[in-house]
Amino acid sequence: MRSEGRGPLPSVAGVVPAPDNDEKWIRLLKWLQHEHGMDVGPSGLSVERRKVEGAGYGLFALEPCSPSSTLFTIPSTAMINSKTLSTIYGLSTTNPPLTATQIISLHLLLHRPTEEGTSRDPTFGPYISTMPHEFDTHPVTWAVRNHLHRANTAEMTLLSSLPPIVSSALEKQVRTFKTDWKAVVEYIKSSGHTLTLNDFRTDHVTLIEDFLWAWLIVNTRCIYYQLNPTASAPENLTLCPVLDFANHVPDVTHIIPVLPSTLFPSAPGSSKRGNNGFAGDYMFIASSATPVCKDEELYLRYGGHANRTLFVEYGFVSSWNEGACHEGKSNGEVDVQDIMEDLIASRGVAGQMLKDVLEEEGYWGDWTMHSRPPPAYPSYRLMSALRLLHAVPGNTGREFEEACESWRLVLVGQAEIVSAENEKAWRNGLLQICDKVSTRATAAIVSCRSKHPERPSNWVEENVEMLWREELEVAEAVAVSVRAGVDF
Ligand SMILES: C[S@@+](CC[C@H](N)C(=O)[O-])C[C@H]1O[C@@H](n2cnc3c(N)ncnc32)[C@H](O)[C@@H]1O
Repeated sequence: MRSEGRGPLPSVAGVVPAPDNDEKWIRLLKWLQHEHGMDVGPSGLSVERRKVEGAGYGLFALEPCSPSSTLFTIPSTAMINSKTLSTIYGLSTTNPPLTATQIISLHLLLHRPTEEGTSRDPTFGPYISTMPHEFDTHPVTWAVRNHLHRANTAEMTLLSSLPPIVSSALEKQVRTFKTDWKAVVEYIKSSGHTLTLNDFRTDHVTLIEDFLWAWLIVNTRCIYYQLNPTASAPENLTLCPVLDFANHVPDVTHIIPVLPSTLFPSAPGSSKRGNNGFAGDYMFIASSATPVCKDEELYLRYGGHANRTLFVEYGFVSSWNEGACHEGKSNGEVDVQDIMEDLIASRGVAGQMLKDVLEEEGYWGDWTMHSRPPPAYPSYRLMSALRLLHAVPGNTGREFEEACESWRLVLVGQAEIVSAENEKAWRNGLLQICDKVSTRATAAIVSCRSKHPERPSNWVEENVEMLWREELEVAEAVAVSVRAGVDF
Protein backbone atom coordinates (compact mmCIF):
# COMPACT_ATOMS: atom_id res chain seq x y z
CA MET A 1 0.00 0.00 0.00
CA ARG A 2 2.93 2.38 0.02
CA SER A 3 4.29 4.54 -2.79
CA GLU A 4 7.90 4.34 -3.83
CA GLY A 5 10.07 5.75 -1.09
CA ARG A 6 7.39 5.76 1.62
CA GLY A 7 8.82 2.81 3.53
CA PRO A 8 10.90 3.27 6.66
CA LEU A 9 14.38 4.46 5.74
CA PRO A 10 17.56 3.90 7.74
CA SER A 11 18.49 7.51 8.35
CA VAL A 12 18.98 10.25 10.90
CA ALA A 13 15.77 12.34 11.16
CA GLY A 14 14.15 10.27 8.42
CA VAL A 15 16.16 11.77 5.55
CA VAL A 16 18.48 9.95 3.20
CA PRO A 17 20.99 12.14 1.31
CA ALA A 18 20.84 11.69 -2.46
CA PRO A 19 23.16 8.80 -3.21
CA ASP A 20 25.68 9.43 -5.97
CA ASN A 21 23.89 6.76 -7.94
CA ASP A 22 20.46 8.45 -8.02
CA GLU A 23 20.55 7.75 -11.73
CA LYS A 24 17.20 9.28 -12.55
CA TRP A 25 18.08 12.55 -10.87
CA ILE A 26 21.46 12.67 -12.64
CA ARG A 27 19.79 11.88 -15.97
CA LEU A 28 17.24 14.65 -15.36
CA LEU A 29 20.03 17.16 -14.68
CA LYS A 30 21.95 16.13 -17.80
CA TRP A 31 18.78 16.49 -19.88
CA LEU A 32 18.05 19.93 -18.39
CA GLN A 33 21.62 21.00 -19.14
CA HIS A 34 22.17 19.51 -22.59
CA GLU A 35 18.69 19.73 -24.11
CA HIS A 36 17.48 22.91 -22.45
CA GLY A 37 20.59 24.91 -21.59
CA MET A 38 19.91 25.07 -17.85
CA ASP A 39 22.77 25.88 -15.50
CA VAL A 40 22.80 22.84 -13.19
CA GLY A 41 26.17 23.66 -11.59
CA PRO A 42 26.55 25.12 -8.07
CA SER A 43 25.80 28.64 -9.30
CA GLY A 44 22.57 27.60 -11.08
CA LEU A 45 21.09 24.89 -8.85
CA SER A 46 21.27 24.95 -5.06
CA VAL A 47 18.99 21.96 -4.31
CA GLU A 48 18.81 18.21 -4.84
CA ARG A 49 16.20 15.55 -4.25
CA ARG A 50 16.53 13.21 -1.27
CA LYS A 51 14.27 10.53 0.12
CA VAL A 52 12.07 11.53 3.04
CA GLU A 53 10.33 8.99 5.23
CA GLY A 54 6.58 9.11 4.66
CA ALA A 55 6.76 11.60 1.78
CA GLY A 56 8.65 9.98 -1.12
CA TYR A 57 11.30 12.54 -2.05
CA GLY A 58 11.82 16.15 -0.99
CA LEU A 59 14.06 19.06 -2.02
CA PHE A 60 17.16 19.77 0.10
CA ALA A 61 19.59 22.68 0.18
CA LEU A 62 23.09 21.87 -1.11
CA GLU A 63 24.38 25.10 0.47
CA PRO A 64 22.92 27.69 2.88
CA CYS A 65 20.25 29.62 0.93
CA SER A 66 20.60 33.33 1.51
CA PRO A 67 17.35 35.34 1.59
CA SER A 68 15.85 35.99 -1.88
CA SER A 69 18.74 34.24 -3.65
CA THR A 70 17.92 32.35 -6.84
CA LEU A 71 17.51 28.63 -6.12
CA PHE A 72 17.13 27.55 -9.78
CA THR A 73 15.53 28.62 -13.04
CA ILE A 74 13.70 26.04 -15.16
CA PRO A 75 13.77 26.69 -18.92
CA SER A 76 10.30 27.09 -20.46
CA THR A 77 10.95 24.25 -22.92
CA ALA A 78 11.55 21.71 -20.11
CA MET A 79 8.10 22.14 -18.58
CA ILE A 80 5.06 20.07 -19.55
CA ASN A 81 2.03 22.29 -20.13
CA SER A 82 -0.58 23.06 -22.76
CA LYS A 83 1.87 25.31 -24.62
CA THR A 84 4.76 22.84 -24.92
CA LEU A 85 2.30 20.03 -25.74
CA SER A 86 0.26 21.98 -28.29
CA THR A 87 3.38 22.10 -30.47
CA ILE A 88 3.80 18.31 -30.25
CA TYR A 89 0.13 17.52 -30.92
CA GLY A 90 -0.53 20.41 -33.34
CA LEU A 91 -3.33 21.71 -31.11
CA SER A 92 -4.99 25.09 -31.50
CA THR A 93 -3.96 27.35 -28.62
CA THR A 94 -6.83 29.77 -29.20
CA ASN A 95 -9.53 27.10 -29.09
CA PRO A 96 -7.93 24.03 -27.46
CA PRO A 97 -9.93 20.78 -27.72
CA LEU A 98 -8.73 19.64 -24.28
CA THR A 99 -8.15 21.41 -20.97
CA ALA A 100 -4.60 21.63 -19.61
CA THR A 101 -5.27 18.80 -17.15
CA GLN A 102 -6.63 16.60 -19.94
CA ILE A 103 -3.83 17.19 -22.47
CA ILE A 104 -1.05 16.78 -19.88
CA SER A 105 -2.72 13.62 -18.55
CA LEU A 106 -3.05 12.23 -22.08
CA HIS A 107 0.63 12.88 -22.78
CA LEU A 108 1.67 11.16 -19.54
CA LEU A 109 -0.65 8.24 -20.30
CA LEU A 110 1.09 7.74 -23.63
CA HIS A 111 4.50 7.86 -21.98
CA ARG A 112 3.96 6.15 -18.62
CA PRO A 113 7.28 4.67 -17.46
CA THR A 114 7.82 0.97 -18.06
CA GLU A 115 8.10 -1.57 -15.23
CA GLU A 116 11.78 -0.59 -14.84
CA GLY A 117 10.66 3.00 -14.31
CA THR A 118 11.85 4.54 -17.57
CA SER A 119 9.65 6.69 -19.82
CA ARG A 120 10.41 6.36 -23.53
CA ASP A 121 9.00 9.81 -24.35
CA PRO A 122 11.51 11.33 -26.81
CA THR A 123 10.65 14.84 -25.59
CA PHE A 124 10.24 14.62 -21.82
CA GLY A 125 11.38 11.04 -21.03
CA PRO A 126 14.14 11.87 -18.49
CA TYR A 127 11.71 14.14 -16.63
CA ILE A 128 8.72 11.73 -16.62
CA SER A 129 11.05 8.95 -15.40
CA THR A 130 11.61 10.88 -12.12
CA MET A 131 7.89 10.93 -11.26
CA PRO A 132 6.20 8.50 -8.80
CA HIS A 133 5.37 5.15 -10.39
CA GLU A 134 2.11 4.53 -8.64
CA PHE A 135 -0.47 6.10 -6.34
CA ASP A 136 -1.63 3.14 -4.28
CA THR A 137 -1.75 5.26 -1.12
CA HIS A 138 -3.85 8.00 -2.74
CA PRO A 139 -7.57 7.85 -1.76
CA VAL A 140 -8.71 8.77 -5.29
CA THR A 141 -7.06 5.52 -6.43
CA TRP A 142 -9.14 3.52 -3.93
CA ALA A 143 -12.31 5.37 -4.94
CA VAL A 144 -11.79 4.93 -8.70
CA ARG A 145 -10.88 1.25 -8.22
CA ASN A 146 -14.05 0.89 -6.18
CA HIS A 147 -16.08 2.28 -9.12
CA LEU A 148 -14.26 -0.19 -11.38
CA HIS A 149 -14.96 -3.05 -8.90
CA ARG A 150 -11.21 -3.46 -8.51
CA ALA A 151 -10.63 -2.17 -4.98
CA ASN A 152 -9.01 -4.72 -2.65
CA THR A 153 -10.24 -5.39 0.89
CA ALA A 154 -7.81 -2.95 2.49
CA GLU A 155 -8.90 -0.18 0.09
CA MET A 156 -12.60 -0.88 0.69
CA THR A 157 -12.02 -0.81 4.45
CA LEU A 158 -10.20 2.50 4.22
CA LEU A 159 -12.95 4.00 2.06
CA SER A 160 -15.61 2.93 4.54
CA SER A 161 -13.72 4.41 7.48
CA LEU A 162 -13.48 8.02 6.21
CA PRO A 163 -15.37 10.99 7.68
CA PRO A 164 -18.55 11.65 5.58
CA ILE A 165 -17.34 15.01 4.29
CA VAL A 166 -14.13 13.38 3.03
CA SER A 167 -16.13 10.65 1.28
CA SER A 168 -18.25 13.25 -0.55
CA ALA A 169 -15.16 15.25 -1.53
CA LEU A 170 -13.63 12.02 -2.89
CA GLU A 171 -16.73 11.25 -4.94
CA LYS A 172 -16.52 14.76 -6.40
CA GLN A 173 -12.92 14.08 -7.42
CA VAL A 174 -14.01 10.82 -9.05
CA ARG A 175 -16.67 12.71 -11.05
CA THR A 176 -14.04 15.19 -12.28
CA PHE A 177 -11.74 12.31 -13.16
CA LYS A 178 -14.52 10.61 -15.18
CA THR A 179 -15.28 13.87 -17.03
CA ASP A 180 -11.61 14.24 -17.97
CA TRP A 181 -11.33 10.61 -19.07
CA LYS A 182 -14.47 10.95 -21.23
CA ALA A 183 -13.10 14.10 -22.87
CA VAL A 184 -9.78 12.41 -23.65
CA VAL A 185 -11.49 9.34 -25.11
CA GLU A 186 -13.74 11.58 -27.27
CA TYR A 187 -10.71 13.53 -28.40
CA ILE A 188 -8.80 10.40 -29.40
CA LYS A 189 -11.83 9.06 -31.28
CA SER A 190 -12.65 12.30 -33.07
CA SER A 191 -9.25 13.85 -33.69
CA GLY A 192 -8.35 11.80 -36.72
CA HIS A 193 -5.09 11.43 -34.82
CA THR A 194 -3.04 8.40 -35.79
CA LEU A 195 -3.56 7.24 -32.22
CA THR A 196 -6.50 4.95 -31.49
CA LEU A 197 -7.57 3.39 -28.22
CA ASN A 198 -6.51 -0.03 -29.58
CA ASP A 199 -2.92 1.22 -29.69
CA PHE A 200 -2.73 0.77 -25.95
CA ARG A 201 -2.88 -3.04 -26.28
CA THR A 202 -4.41 -3.40 -22.89
CA ASP A 203 -7.88 -3.94 -21.52
CA HIS A 204 -10.09 -0.93 -20.97
CA VAL A 205 -9.98 -1.04 -17.19
CA THR A 206 -6.18 -1.18 -17.07
CA LEU A 207 -6.15 1.74 -19.47
CA ILE A 208 -8.36 3.72 -17.08
CA GLU A 209 -5.96 2.92 -14.23
CA ASP A 210 -3.05 4.14 -16.37
CA PHE A 211 -4.96 7.35 -17.05
CA LEU A 212 -5.63 7.64 -13.32
CA TRP A 213 -1.88 7.50 -12.67
CA ALA A 214 -1.37 10.29 -15.23
CA TRP A 215 -4.26 12.36 -13.85
CA LEU A 216 -2.91 12.08 -10.30
CA ILE A 217 0.54 13.19 -11.47
CA VAL A 218 -1.12 16.33 -12.85
CA ASN A 219 -3.24 16.91 -9.76
CA THR A 220 -0.46 16.38 -7.21
CA ARG A 221 2.47 18.00 -9.06
CA CYS A 222 1.29 20.89 -11.26
CA ILE A 223 1.83 24.45 -10.19
CA TYR A 224 0.46 27.77 -11.32
CA TYR A 225 2.24 29.16 -14.38
CA GLN A 226 0.84 31.96 -16.45
CA LEU A 227 0.33 31.06 -20.10
CA ASN A 228 -2.78 33.18 -20.53
CA PRO A 229 -3.00 36.87 -19.54
CA THR A 230 -6.26 36.12 -17.69
CA ALA A 231 -4.84 35.13 -14.32
CA SER A 232 -7.57 32.56 -13.56
CA ALA A 233 -7.50 30.87 -17.01
CA PRO A 234 -7.57 27.06 -16.61
CA GLU A 235 -4.52 26.51 -18.83
CA ASN A 236 -2.35 28.44 -16.37
CA LEU A 237 -0.64 25.40 -14.91
CA THR A 238 2.46 23.37 -15.60
CA LEU A 239 4.53 20.40 -14.57
CA CYS A 240 7.89 21.81 -13.61
CA PRO A 241 10.98 19.58 -13.14
CA VAL A 242 13.00 19.91 -9.90
CA LEU A 243 10.37 22.14 -8.26
CA ASP A 244 7.91 19.26 -8.24
CA PHE A 245 9.95 17.52 -5.56
CA ALA A 246 9.05 20.22 -3.03
CA ASN A 247 6.87 18.96 -0.18
CA HIS A 248 4.27 20.96 1.72
CA VAL A 249 4.14 22.26 5.28
CA PRO A 250 1.23 24.35 6.57
CA ASP A 251 2.88 27.46 7.96
CA VAL A 252 6.00 28.37 5.98
CA THR A 253 7.21 28.45 2.43
CA HIS A 254 10.92 28.46 1.60
CA ILE A 255 10.50 28.62 -2.16
CA ILE A 256 8.99 31.63 -3.90
CA PRO A 257 7.97 31.19 -7.56
CA VAL A 258 8.69 34.29 -9.63
CA LEU A 259 6.15 34.36 -12.44
CA PRO A 260 7.84 35.06 -15.78
CA SER A 261 5.29 37.79 -16.52
CA THR A 262 6.51 39.75 -13.49
CA LEU A 263 10.06 39.65 -14.86
CA PHE A 264 9.19 41.04 -18.26
CA PRO A 265 10.77 42.77 -20.06
CA SER A 266 14.31 42.96 -18.71
CA ALA A 267 14.94 40.39 -16.05
CA PRO A 268 18.05 38.27 -16.12
CA GLY A 269 17.42 34.53 -16.18
CA SER A 270 14.38 34.91 -18.42
CA SER A 271 16.12 34.14 -21.65
CA LYS A 272 13.28 32.35 -23.42
CA ARG A 273 10.36 34.62 -22.79
CA GLY A 274 7.01 33.99 -24.44
CA ASN A 275 4.71 36.68 -25.79
CA ASN A 276 4.31 39.56 -23.36
CA GLY A 277 6.47 37.77 -20.81
CA PHE A 278 4.10 34.82 -20.39
CA ALA A 279 5.31 31.25 -20.76
CA GLY A 280 8.94 32.17 -20.10
CA ASP A 281 11.57 30.45 -17.96
CA TYR A 282 10.41 29.86 -14.39
CA MET A 283 12.61 31.22 -11.62
CA PHE A 284 12.39 30.12 -7.99
CA ILE A 285 13.99 32.16 -5.23
CA ALA A 286 14.60 31.56 -1.53
CA SER A 287 12.19 33.19 0.87
CA SER A 288 13.42 36.42 2.43
CA ALA A 289 11.68 35.54 5.70
CA THR A 290 12.79 31.97 6.42
CA PRO A 291 16.51 31.17 5.99
CA VAL A 292 17.45 27.60 5.08
CA CYS A 293 20.72 25.95 6.15
CA LYS A 294 22.72 23.42 4.16
CA ASP A 295 21.06 19.97 4.12
CA GLU A 296 17.70 21.31 5.35
CA GLU A 297 14.52 20.50 3.44
CA LEU A 298 12.95 23.33 1.45
CA TYR A 299 9.16 23.37 1.58
CA LEU A 300 6.61 24.93 -0.71
CA ARG A 301 3.29 25.80 0.94
CA TYR A 302 0.69 24.41 -1.50
CA GLY A 303 -1.97 26.77 -0.11
CA GLY A 304 -3.97 27.24 3.06
CA HIS A 305 -5.66 23.85 2.65
CA ALA A 306 -7.52 22.00 5.39
CA ASN A 307 -6.29 18.47 6.06
CA ARG A 308 -9.33 16.93 4.35
CA THR A 309 -8.42 18.83 1.15
CA LEU A 310 -4.75 17.79 1.35
CA PHE A 311 -5.90 14.21 1.81
CA VAL A 312 -8.35 14.16 -1.10
CA GLU A 313 -6.17 16.12 -3.51
CA TYR A 314 -2.61 15.20 -2.54
CA GLY A 315 -3.05 11.97 -0.58
CA PHE A 316 -1.47 13.03 2.73
CA VAL A 317 -2.31 15.07 5.83
CA SER A 318 -0.26 17.44 7.97
CA SER A 319 0.11 15.79 11.31
CA TRP A 320 0.12 17.53 14.67
CA ASN A 321 0.49 16.35 18.25
CA GLU A 322 -2.56 15.16 20.17
CA GLY A 323 -4.15 18.16 21.90
CA ALA A 324 -2.75 20.79 19.50
CA CYS A 325 -6.22 21.71 18.18
CA HIS A 326 -7.64 21.88 21.70
CA GLU A 327 -4.90 24.32 22.57
CA GLY A 328 -5.38 26.39 19.41
CA LYS A 329 -1.81 25.55 18.33
CA SER A 330 -2.88 23.74 15.19
CA ASN A 331 -5.07 24.98 12.39
CA GLY A 332 -7.89 22.40 12.69
CA GLU A 333 -11.00 22.68 10.54
CA VAL A 334 -14.19 20.62 10.34
CA ASP A 335 -16.92 20.85 7.70
CA VAL A 336 -20.35 19.88 9.03
CA GLN A 337 -22.24 19.87 5.73
CA ASP A 338 -23.72 16.39 6.16
CA ILE A 339 -25.08 17.09 9.67
CA MET A 340 -26.56 20.42 8.60
CA GLU A 341 -28.15 18.86 5.51
CA ASP A 342 -29.78 16.18 7.68
CA LEU A 343 -31.12 18.81 10.09
CA ILE A 344 -32.55 20.87 7.23
CA ALA A 345 -34.03 17.84 5.45
CA SER A 346 -35.72 16.72 8.69
CA ARG A 347 -37.91 19.85 8.42
CA GLY A 348 -39.70 18.42 5.36
CA VAL A 349 -41.32 21.04 3.07
CA ALA A 350 -40.13 23.88 5.30
CA GLY A 351 -36.62 22.41 5.00
CA GLN A 352 -36.73 22.62 1.21
CA MET A 353 -37.83 26.28 1.46
CA LEU A 354 -35.02 26.90 3.93
CA LYS A 355 -32.54 25.44 1.49
CA ASP A 356 -33.90 27.70 -1.28
CA VAL A 357 -33.45 30.78 0.93
CA LEU A 358 -29.89 29.81 1.90
CA GLU A 359 -29.02 29.21 -1.76
CA GLU A 360 -30.59 32.47 -2.91
CA GLU A 361 -28.58 34.40 -0.32
CA GLY A 362 -25.36 32.47 -1.09
CA TYR A 363 -25.22 30.81 2.34
CA TRP A 364 -25.65 27.16 1.32
CA GLY A 365 -22.69 24.96 2.26
CA ASP A 366 -19.11 25.58 3.33
CA TRP A 367 -20.24 25.34 6.96
CA THR A 368 -17.05 24.98 8.97
CA MET A 369 -15.68 25.13 12.52
CA HIS A 370 -12.09 26.18 13.32
CA SER A 371 -9.59 25.75 16.14
CA ARG A 372 -7.40 28.74 15.33
CA PRO A 373 -7.08 31.57 16.19
CA PRO A 374 -8.39 30.59 19.64
CA PRO A 375 -10.99 30.51 21.05
CA ALA A 376 -12.29 27.85 18.62
CA TYR A 377 -15.24 29.15 16.62
CA PRO A 378 -17.90 28.36 13.98
CA SER A 379 -17.53 30.15 10.62
CA TYR A 380 -19.81 33.10 9.93
CA ARG A 381 -21.53 31.01 7.25
CA LEU A 382 -22.33 28.28 9.76
CA MET A 383 -23.61 30.77 12.34
CA SER A 384 -25.81 32.41 9.70
CA ALA A 385 -27.29 29.11 8.52
CA LEU A 386 -27.92 28.07 12.13
CA ARG A 387 -29.60 31.41 12.88
CA LEU A 388 -32.02 30.82 10.01
CA LEU A 389 -32.58 27.16 10.90
CA HIS A 390 -33.58 28.17 14.42
CA ALA A 391 -35.57 31.25 13.38
CA VAL A 392 -38.09 29.65 11.01
CA PRO A 393 -41.14 27.77 12.29
CA GLY A 394 -42.15 24.26 11.17
CA ASN A 395 -44.88 25.62 8.87
CA THR A 396 -44.40 27.44 5.60
CA GLY A 397 -46.87 30.31 5.97
CA ARG A 398 -46.48 34.01 6.72
CA GLU A 399 -44.46 33.37 9.88
CA PHE A 400 -41.84 31.63 7.78
CA GLU A 401 -41.51 34.69 5.52
CA GLU A 402 -41.30 37.03 8.50
CA ALA A 403 -38.57 34.94 10.12
CA CYS A 404 -36.59 35.00 6.88
CA GLU A 405 -36.97 38.78 6.70
CA SER A 406 -35.61 39.23 10.26
CA TRP A 407 -32.70 36.95 9.36
CA ARG A 408 -31.91 38.96 6.19
CA LEU A 409 -31.75 42.15 8.29
CA VAL A 410 -28.90 40.55 10.30
CA LEU A 411 -27.13 39.54 7.10
CA VAL A 412 -27.14 43.09 5.72
CA GLY A 413 -26.10 44.53 9.08
CA GLN A 414 -29.39 46.32 9.83
CA ALA A 415 -29.92 44.23 12.96
CA GLU A 416 -27.38 42.62 15.32
CA ILE A 417 -29.38 39.49 16.05
CA VAL A 418 -32.71 37.93 15.04
CA SER A 419 -33.77 37.77 18.71
CA ALA A 420 -32.32 36.82 22.09
CA GLU A 421 -34.19 33.48 21.92
CA ASN A 422 -32.76 32.82 18.49
CA GLU A 423 -29.21 33.41 19.77
CA LYS A 424 -29.78 30.92 22.56
CA ALA A 425 -31.38 28.40 20.20
CA TRP A 426 -28.65 28.40 17.54
CA ARG A 427 -25.89 28.17 20.14
CA ASN A 428 -27.66 25.14 21.63
CA GLY A 429 -28.02 23.74 18.12
CA LEU A 430 -24.29 24.24 17.60
CA LEU A 431 -23.56 22.36 20.83
CA GLN A 432 -25.65 19.44 19.57
CA ILE A 433 -23.70 19.44 16.29
CA CYS A 434 -20.39 19.45 18.21
CA ASP A 435 -21.67 16.57 20.29
CA LYS A 436 -22.61 14.58 17.21
CA VAL A 437 -19.21 15.19 15.56
CA SER A 438 -17.36 14.24 18.77
CA THR A 439 -19.41 11.08 19.33
CA ARG A 440 -18.91 9.69 15.85
CA ALA A 441 -15.23 10.72 15.73
CA THR A 442 -14.58 9.01 19.07
CA ALA A 443 -16.25 5.83 17.80
CA ALA A 444 -14.24 5.97 14.54
CA ILE A 445 -10.94 6.42 16.41
CA VAL A 446 -11.75 3.50 18.72
CA SER A 447 -12.56 1.41 15.66
CA CYS A 448 -9.32 2.47 13.88
CA ARG A 449 -7.28 1.54 16.95
CA SER A 450 -9.05 -1.74 17.55
CA LYS A 451 -8.12 -2.82 14.02
CA HIS A 452 -4.50 -2.05 14.83
CA PRO A 453 -3.83 -2.61 18.51
CA GLU A 454 -0.12 -2.78 17.70
CA ARG A 455 0.80 0.91 17.45
CA PRO A 456 1.85 2.62 15.32
CA SER A 457 -0.30 1.42 12.44
CA ASN A 458 0.74 2.14 8.86
CA TRP A 459 1.09 5.56 7.25
CA VAL A 460 -2.27 5.52 5.44
CA GLU A 461 -4.22 4.39 8.51
CA GLU A 462 -2.53 7.10 10.55
CA ASN A 463 -3.68 9.68 8.01
CA VAL A 464 -7.28 8.48 8.31
CA GLU A 465 -7.09 8.53 12.11
CA MET A 466 -5.66 12.06 11.94
CA LEU A 467 -8.69 13.21 9.94
CA TRP A 468 -10.99 11.90 12.68
CA ARG A 469 -8.81 13.31 15.46
CA GLU A 470 -9.09 16.75 13.85
CA GLU A 471 -12.91 16.41 13.78
CA LEU A 472 -12.92 15.38 17.44
CA GLU A 473 -10.59 18.08 18.76
CA VAL A 474 -12.14 20.94 16.81
CA ALA A 475 -15.69 19.94 17.81
CA GLU A 476 -14.68 19.64 21.46
CA ALA A 477 -12.88 22.98 21.36
CA VAL A 478 -15.88 24.76 19.78
CA ALA A 479 -18.17 23.21 22.41
CA VAL A 480 -15.88 24.62 25.13
CA SER A 481 -16.15 28.07 23.51
CA VAL A 482 -19.97 27.90 23.33
CA ARG A 483 -20.26 26.80 26.94
CA ALA A 484 -17.88 29.56 28.03
CA GLY A 485 -20.24 32.06 26.36
CA VAL A 486 -17.71 33.25 23.77
CA ASP A 487 -19.23 35.98 21.60
CA PHE A 488 -18.33 34.74 18.11
C1 LIG B 1 4.67 17.95 -5.60
S1 LIG B 1 4.87 16.34 -5.00
C2 LIG B 1 6.23 16.53 -3.90
C3 LIG B 1 7.30 15.50 -4.16
C4 LIG B 1 6.96 14.10 -3.77
N1 LIG B 1 7.17 13.93 -2.34
C5 LIG B 1 7.77 13.06 -4.54
O1 LIG B 1 8.33 12.17 -3.93
O2 LIG B 1 7.81 13.13 -5.75
C6 LIG B 1 3.44 16.25 -3.98
C7 LIG B 1 3.28 14.93 -3.25
O3 LIG B 1 4.28 14.81 -2.24
C8 LIG B 1 3.75 14.21 -1.07
N2 LIG B 1 3.84 15.21 0.02
C9 LIG B 1 4.00 16.53 -0.07
N3 LIG B 1 4.10 17.10 1.14
C10 LIG B 1 4.01 16.11 2.04
C11 LIG B 1 4.01 16.06 3.46
N4 LIG B 1 4.16 17.15 4.21
N5 LIG B 1 3.87 14.85 4.05
C12 LIG B 1 3.73 13.72 3.31
N6 LIG B 1 3.69 13.70 1.96
C13 LIG B 1 3.84 14.89 1.32
C14 LIG B 1 2.32 13.85 -1.38
O4 LIG B 1 2.30 12.52 -1.83
C15 LIG B 1 1.98 14.79 -2.52
O5 LIG B 1 0.96 14.29 -3.35
